[in-house]
Amino acid sequence: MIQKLISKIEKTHAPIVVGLDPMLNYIPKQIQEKAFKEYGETLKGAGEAIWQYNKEIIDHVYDLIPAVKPQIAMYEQFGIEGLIAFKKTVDYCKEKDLVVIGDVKRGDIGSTSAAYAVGHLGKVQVGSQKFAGFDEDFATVNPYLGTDGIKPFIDVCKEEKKGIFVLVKTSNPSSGEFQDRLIDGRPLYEIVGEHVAAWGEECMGDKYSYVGAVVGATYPEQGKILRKIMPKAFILVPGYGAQGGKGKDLVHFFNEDGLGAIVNSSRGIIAAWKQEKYAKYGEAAFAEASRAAVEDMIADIDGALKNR
Ligand SMILES: O=C(O)c1cc(=O)[nH]c(=O)n1[C@@H]1O[C@H](COP(=O)(O)O)[C@@H](O)[C@H]1O
Repeated sequence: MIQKLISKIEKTHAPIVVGLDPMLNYIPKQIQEKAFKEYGETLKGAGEAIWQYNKEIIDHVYDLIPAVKPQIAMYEQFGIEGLIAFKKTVDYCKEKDLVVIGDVKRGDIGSTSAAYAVGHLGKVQVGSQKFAGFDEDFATVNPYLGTDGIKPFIDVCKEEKKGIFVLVKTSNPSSGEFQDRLIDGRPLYEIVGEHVAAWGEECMGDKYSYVGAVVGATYPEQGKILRKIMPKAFILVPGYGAQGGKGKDLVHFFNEDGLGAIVNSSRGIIAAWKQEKYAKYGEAAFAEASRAAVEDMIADIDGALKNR
């Protein structure tokens, strides 16, 4: 799957991911009203509204981008109905030939991680049959339980030729509270980065590993260091747009080959219609606003990479 991600980035010239993190207050009234008319103001109505909203955005951007990243919490808050919308979204994106990064941030003791890995990336055995549960292409994984929490994901990735992105240095303001703590004089995120590089050696594609990392756009200096520590890991870079990250902050996340990083924006794309910059599109043309925001993001990152 890392090969597919790379070839799609090369084809689109767009090292970006659209984050599908729907909230009801981003969803235009016309979609909500239609869903509520059919299913009432219920969890099912909310799930339907999310699905219709996602579908329209995907239809307007899929040809510009290599990948999407649905964030499962945004769906889980609506219970089973939300998870149905999550699964419909995953399947629809795959139909559109997009790489799907399930942002599930899992990780537990080995036996429990194995179940998460099977549920999101692998196949579960039922009697004589095997079934894929959510069936994303990549999943985000929390490494803070150590190697035995990661290994089951790697095993499934090898079997299924899928991949993971391991949280190394997150984009949020408090990320330094633990991740920057010095251990033998070195920040914890560097140590985690070294482990990502070592885990990645076990499952290499041609040039890049199936084991990638997450490093926030909001920490460009740390990104530069981590790029060197994990030369063969693809870095998923969230924090662009709504969290303040800009194209010029991102250049050091990329390798000289122009690959090695993929930048996510969620609210900045899917809720573009709410920003002043894209207000001219209005609520009804929300998906056109998303397309314009994707084009602007591609141009911003492309410009920054050309000028580095
Ligand atoms: O793993 C992630 O994707 C992630 C890691 C991180 O350090 N920071 C971060 O913002 N994310 C996710 O990236 C998305 C960012 O959303 P926006 O700030 O709206 O672009 C959300 O889905 C976050 O959960």
